[in-house]
Formats: sequence, structure tokens, C-alpha cells
Amino acid sequence: MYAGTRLVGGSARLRIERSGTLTRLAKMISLVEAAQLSKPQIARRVDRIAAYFVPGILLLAIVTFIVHMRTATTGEAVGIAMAVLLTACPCALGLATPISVLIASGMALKAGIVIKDAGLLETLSRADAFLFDKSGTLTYGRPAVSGIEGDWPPEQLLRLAASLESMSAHPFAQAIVREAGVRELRPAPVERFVERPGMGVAGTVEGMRVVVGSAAWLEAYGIRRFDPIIDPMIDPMTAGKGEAAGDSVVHIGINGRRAGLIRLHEQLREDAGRTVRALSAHGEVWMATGDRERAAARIGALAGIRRVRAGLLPEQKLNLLREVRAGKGRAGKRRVVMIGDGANDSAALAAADVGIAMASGHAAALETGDIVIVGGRLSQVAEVHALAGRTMRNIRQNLLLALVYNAAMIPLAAAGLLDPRLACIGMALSSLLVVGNAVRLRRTAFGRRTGRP
Ligand SMILES: Nc1ncnc2c1ncn2[C@@H]1O[C@H](COP(=O)(O)OP(=O)(O)OP(=O)(O)O)[C@@H](O)[C@H]1O
Ligand SMILES: [Cu+]
Repeated sequence: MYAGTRLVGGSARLRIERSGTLTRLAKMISLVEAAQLSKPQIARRVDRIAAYFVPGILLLAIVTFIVHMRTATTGEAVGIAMAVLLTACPCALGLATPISVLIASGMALKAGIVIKDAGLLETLSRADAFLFDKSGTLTYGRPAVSGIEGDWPPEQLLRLAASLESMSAHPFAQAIVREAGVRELRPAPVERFVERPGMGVAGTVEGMRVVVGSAAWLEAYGIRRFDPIIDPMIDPMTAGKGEAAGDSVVHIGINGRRAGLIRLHEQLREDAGRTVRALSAHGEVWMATGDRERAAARIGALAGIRRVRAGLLPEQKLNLLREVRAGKGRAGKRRVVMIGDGANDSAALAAADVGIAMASGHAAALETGDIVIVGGRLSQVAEVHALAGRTMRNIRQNLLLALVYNAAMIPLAAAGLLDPRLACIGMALSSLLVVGNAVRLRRTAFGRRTGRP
């Protein structure tokens, strides 16, 4: 088990074998260092150009030498050829991309954004679809129990559910266990515990077969959806008025019968609306969730997302991702950014063109995303998107600066109008210019620092 591992099903006993620099977290740090060396596609194109550039320049230097041999001494001709080589030295060109990437990812890291693959900055800057997970991403991921209903006494329902949920790491499970703790209910021992991600938990508690989870999960145990004749008390689709109508619901089945439900209220992140608005200027914004329709609609409306898909199992989130990608994008296919918490959307995070994981509390998400937000704010997603755009612009400026310098100086040098010593200084200056332009990123890295707590 790795440091920061999140247990999704069951419980575990663990022995610590390694610590310090041998942990997964330490490996993350080295991943970031490796990322700073990874190249965006634009750099690969530059490398390809350089492959022609270098032999071309060597040839040019030789030709220059031969031409000047006719009119000047050998020493002078060598000097001129040297000047050509010196001005043509593509060090500024070579520096243009890595220096910007280094500064941008360094700035991001300081702000709590880990960019694991800097090559994706270019993809991110061109993204035209954004797919958000709901729980833990758009919401704080710390739901609270807002109601308990059913044929059984509420405390009894809560105690049985909490007994099972104490073995689960799902946010709903934690909320239920917390609520039971507040009410000073003691969880009972559980036998034959099972958990299915995106569905729920089940097990034997005090001789009773207890099933806790989504309506589909109870149905898998042969417990029907609402039947008005058998149990008119609980209709999850109509129950709950006003605020409660948009709450999430966890159903409880006992011994093959529906026994009741627990309502959970999730709170939208304070910066969710702002983030969605900022990103929708660049492409479609979607929301995917395993939660029921109503709860999804409520969060979607609050966040300002119209494209909402509810009731998705983890693998269905992956299908939605593919569907969004197949939509009409600028280059045929869309470039999709998936933003999730890594709990039940790891597959989609990994499959997205760029996966951004919110590591709110759980270091597990570190493993999943291409970019990991450890700063805890959702608006950092919009910030890193903007940073990607600014970095790419900065790289393009650098390349232009370097090319203009070379294009202007090489003819001068070839004509014998440039002293080799001046060419030397010019080369250093052009590199400095590029570095200076890249350093500007530091100041503009996160634009106006709005929304900082
Ligand atoms: N441990 C659990 N206890 C109770 N219900 C669960 C549990 N795990 C899953 N469920 C049920 O399955 C549904 C889907 O769960 P899933 O974890 O896929 O998504 P979610 O937490 O609702 O939200 P999101 O998909 O936005 O992260 C939940 O709404 C809940 O009804
Ligand atoms: Cu150089």
C-alpha cells in the first residue's frame, strides 16, 4: 500500500515498510521534476527544425569562408565564418520552450498545482470541453445527513447503516458514520461485508441482512423500487419538498425489504460558479455523477452547468467522456479536460486528454491526474487553464524573438559586417532576452489574484 492510498472497499491492516524518500509522495516529487523536462509538442517541432538548421548553418559557414577567401586573408575569412557560426548558434531557440515551461510549472507548484506532464500544457491551452465530476469536485465532498425516513426508528436505521458504512471510505459513508457519532450511536460488528463502487455496501449486522446504497444497488439484492401499495411511506422520487428535493439519497434495505432512507445534503464549492463561467468561455462544460437525477440537477443548476448526466457508474463516466470527445470540436475531435477527485472517476481521469484531479484531503488523487490540485480550490482549475494559455503564448514569443535574432544577424555576419566578438555578445544577449521574457510569466502567472482566501 502506498502513502496516500485510499481504501475504497473493506478494511485493511497495514505494516509500514518504508518511509521518507521511499514513499509514493516522494516519488510524486520526482515526477514533477521529470515533468519539468518533458516537452510540449511545439518543442518537438522546434527540435525537428533544428535538425535541418544545424547542418544548414555549417554549410553556410563553409560557403562564407570560401567566398571571403577570394577577397580577404585566411585569418579574416576564418573570423567571418566564426561570426556566422556564433550568431547562428540556436541556444536562444533551444532555451525558448524549456525556460517557459520550467517557470510556469514552478509557479504552479508554489500555488498548489502539481503539473505532472508539462507536455500537456499545450493540450490544456487548446481544450474545448470540460467534464466535471460532482461529489468532491464541484462540491466540497463532505456531505451532511439532512434527514432519515422510513418504517424503522431513525436512530435504528442510522445505527445499522453506520455499522456498514464504517468500513467504507465513500463520502456518504463518512457522513453517515459522523452523524451516528454525533448521536452517540455505537456501530455494531459487521459480517460478510461487501462494497461495490458507485452502488453501495451490504453485510450482516446483528443477524440482519442490511443493504445500503443506491436504488439500483438495492434492486440488485431483489429489493424493489418504490411500491406504493407495499410501502407508501417512502417514495424517493417524490419525497422531500423544497430544499430536500435536491438532496442525495441513500436507501436502506433490511432482510430483503426496503426499510428507509437517509438524505444527504452536499454543499457547492464557493468558487464553483466562477470556475464554470471562466471555462465555458473556452468550450462546453459538462457534469457527470453517480448520484441520482435530482441531486445532480440541483448542483448543476447552482454551478451553472446545463449539460448534466446523472446515475452513472464509473465505467459509464468513461463512456460519457468518449461521447463528449466525439462531438464536433475545432479539430474534428474535442480535447476534453476531465476534472475529478480520483475516487470513482479514475478511469475517466486517465482517459481524458488532460486529467485534473482535486486532491482535497486524499493524496490518492495524486496518482490519477496529469495535473493535481493540492491547493484545494476549484478555481485553480481555471487558473491552470489560463496559465497554460499564457505559457504557450510566452513560448511562441520566445521562439519568435530567437528566430528574428538569428534571421537578422546571420546575413550580417555572412556579409562580414559583424565582429566575431560582437556575435558572441549578441548570442548571450539573445538568450538573456528569451529568459527575460519567460521570467515575465512569474508576474502574470496567476493573473489578478482574485478569489484568494
Ligand atoms: N458506500 C456507500 N454508501 C452508500 N451509498 C453508496 C456508497 N457508495 C455508493 N453509493 C451510492 O451510489 C451512488 C453513486 O456513487 P458514486 O460514488 O459513483 O457517486 P457519487 O458519490 O454520488 O457522486 P460523483 O459521481 O459525483 O462522485 C451514490 O449516489 C449512492 O447512492
Ligand atoms: Cu549560443
